[in-house]
Amino acid sequence: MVLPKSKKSVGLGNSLMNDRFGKGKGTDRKRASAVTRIDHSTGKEYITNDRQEAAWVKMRSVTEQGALDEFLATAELAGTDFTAEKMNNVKIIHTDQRNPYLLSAAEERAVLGKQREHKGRLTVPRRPHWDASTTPEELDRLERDSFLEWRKGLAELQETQDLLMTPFERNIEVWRQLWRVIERSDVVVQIVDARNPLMFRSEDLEAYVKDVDPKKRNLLLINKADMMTYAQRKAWANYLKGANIAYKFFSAHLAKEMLETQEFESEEESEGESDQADPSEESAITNKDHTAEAESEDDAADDSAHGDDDGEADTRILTVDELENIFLQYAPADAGPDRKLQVGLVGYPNVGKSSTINALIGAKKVSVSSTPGKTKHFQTIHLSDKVILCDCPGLVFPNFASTKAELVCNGVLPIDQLREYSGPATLVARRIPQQFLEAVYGIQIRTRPLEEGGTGVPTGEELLSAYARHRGFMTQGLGQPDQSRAARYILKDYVNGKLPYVEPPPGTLDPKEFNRELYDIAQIPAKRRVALISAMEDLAVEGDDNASLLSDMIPLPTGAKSQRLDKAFFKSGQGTAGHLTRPFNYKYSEQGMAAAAAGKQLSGRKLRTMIALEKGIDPKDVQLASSKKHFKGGQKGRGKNRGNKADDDD
Ligand SMILES: Nc1nc2c(ncn2[C@@H]2O[C@H](COP(=O)(O)OP(=O)(O)OP(=O)(O)O)[C@@H](O)[C@H]2O)c(=O)[nH]1
Repeated sequence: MVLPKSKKSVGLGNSLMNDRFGKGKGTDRKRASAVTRIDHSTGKEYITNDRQEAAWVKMRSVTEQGALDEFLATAELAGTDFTAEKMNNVKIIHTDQRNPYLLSAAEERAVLGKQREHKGRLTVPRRPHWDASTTPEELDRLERDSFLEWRKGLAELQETQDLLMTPFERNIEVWRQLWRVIERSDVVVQIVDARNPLMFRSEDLEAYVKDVDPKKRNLLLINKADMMTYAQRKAWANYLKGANIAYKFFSAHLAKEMLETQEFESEEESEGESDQADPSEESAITNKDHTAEAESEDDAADDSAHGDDDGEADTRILTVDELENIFLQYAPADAGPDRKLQVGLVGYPNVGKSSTINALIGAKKVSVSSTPGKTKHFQTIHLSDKVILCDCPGLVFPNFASTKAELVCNGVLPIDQLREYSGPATLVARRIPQQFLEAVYGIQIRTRPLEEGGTGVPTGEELLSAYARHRGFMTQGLGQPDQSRAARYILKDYVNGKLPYVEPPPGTLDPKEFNRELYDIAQIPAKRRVALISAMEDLAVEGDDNASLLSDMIPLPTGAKSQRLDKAFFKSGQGTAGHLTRPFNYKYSEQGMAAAAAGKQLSGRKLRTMIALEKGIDPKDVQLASSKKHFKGGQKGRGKNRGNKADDDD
C-alpha cells in the first residue's frame, strides 16, 4: 500500500532547499531584501536577494559542522559557486572518524606521540598584512583567502593524521574579533580552566600576540583555582615555571564570595552601629579557642591569602585587586601618563571569562556597557582610570584531544546534544573514586565481581544504572534504568565541578594520587555527610575519628569494614541525591552543619564529632551552645557563610 504523502512531510531534499534558500525566498519580495555583494573572483558587484544576516547570526559560533554545511561554508568563504568549488578545492572531511570511546593505554601513547609530532600545526588564523593603501574590499578578500588556507591546513591534518581535534571555531567573524582584540591589547590574558590548563591553552595564540608586536605581553590566567588543592597548585606552578609560562591563579568564584562578604560585613557594621547586637547570638556554637575575635582574625588571614595556605607567590590565588595590579605591571614602559592599559581577555567558552570580568568590575562598581563605535562585538570596559578590559567572544582554539569523551568532560562538547554517553560516563567512573560517587549521590554502585571479570572500578554503565535507579529514571516501555538521562545529570555535575578532578601536569604523576585529597569529607553534601558520620558512629569505627579523607574512612569495597559501613550508610531513607555547590576549600559553617544536624535530629555527640572532623580538632574540644533559635528562619549567618546551599536536591 502506498501511503499518501503528507503535505507537512519534509524530506531531506526539501529541508536542504529550505535551509539554503529559505521558504518563499525570492518570491516573497517583502521578506527578501536586495543586497549588493562582491564577486570576489572578479571584483564585480552583483545583486542578490539573500536576506541580510543579523549581526548575531554572523557572530554565531560555528564549531561542529556537518559535512554538507562545512562544504557550503567553505564555498561561500571562497566566494565562488559551490559546484565549481566542489570540483576544485573542497574535500569533505569526516570529522567523526576517530573512535569516540576510550583508548587503551597503548593507543593513548601512540596518539600522544603523534600529537607531539604535529603540535606545530595547531595554529590560530593570522590576519593578513594590510596598510593604509589596502581597501576594505581587498582586506576582506585577503582575510577570507588566508582563513580558507588555514582551514584547509587543519582539515588536512585531521584527515591525513587521523587526529581528533577540538571543535575549533570555524566562523571567520569570531576570529576577526580576536584579531581586533589582539591588535589593541597591551597584554593578552588567556583564561583557562584550572582542571586542565593545557587543554584550554593555545600556545600559538601567544606566538601570534608576539608576531603582531613583540612588546605585547601574554598571561595565562588559571581560573577556577578554588577547585585545586594547594598541592595541585604547587605541582602546576612547578610545571609552568619550568616551561617558562607566565601564569597566575585566580578564582572568580572566591573573588565574588569575598566581595559579598565585604558587602555583608559593611552592611552588618552599619546596622550594628545603630542597633547593639546581642553577643549571645553572635555564634551559637563555638569551640573553646574559636571566639568571635579569633574568627575575625581568621577572616582577615583568609582574605589576605585568599584561600591560600602560606601566601606563596607561586601558588597564590589572586584577589581582584592583586589581579589588577598584575595587569598594571604589564603596562608598556613608554606609555604616557594618560594612556590607559588595554587588557584583552580571551578563552574557550565556559572557562569563566564573564565571571572573571564580573568579579573585576564588581569590585569597582563599574557598570558594563559596550563602547559604541566600531567595536560592536567585543566589549570594552573601562575598569578604572588606568585599565580598559577588552572582552573577546569565547572561542574554541584548535587543539588535539585524545577522545570525544575527554572533550565532553572538559565541557567543550555540549552535553544536551550528546548521543554517545557511555564513553564520557566511563571516564567519570574511572576518574572519581567509587566511594566518593556513592557518598555524593547516596547510591550503591553494583560492580561486576573480580572473579567474574570485573576490574574493581565501575563501568560507565554501572554508574549510570545505579544513579538512574536511585532517581527513578526509567525508560518508557521496557522500564530499564534511563542511562542517557542519568548521564546528562552526572556529566553536568562533572563539568561544573561537583565531581572534582584535576588533570596532573604532564610527567609522571599518577592522576589517582594527584587527586586523592580532593575526595575529602568536606566535599560531601551536608545531608549526606551527616548520614555518613552517623553510620560511622553507629559502627564505632575505631581510630578513624579524625580522618577526613573519604578514602581513609571508607576502605575498598572488598574490605570487611567497608561492607559494614556501606550497610549502615545506605540504610533506607538515607538516599536522596545531593549536590555540592563548591568543590574545594568549601568549609561548611558551624551554623550550617548544626542546622543540617538539627534537621536530622543528630545527637550532640555526633554533632561534636562532625564539627571536630571539619575542624581537624579533638571532639572533646568542641563546645555546643544550646541556642536553637539561631537556626530558625533560615541562616543568615556571617557573610563568609552565605550561599551554603550545598545540600539542595535538584
Ligand atoms: N568553581 C568555580 N566555578 C567558576 C569560576 N568561574 C566561573 N565558574 C563557573 O563556570 C561556569 C562558566 O562561567 P562563565 O563566567 O559563564 O564562563 P564564560 O567563559 O564567560 O563562558 P561564555 O560566556 O560561554 O564564554 C559557570 O557555571 C560559573 O559559575 C570559578 O572561579 N570557580
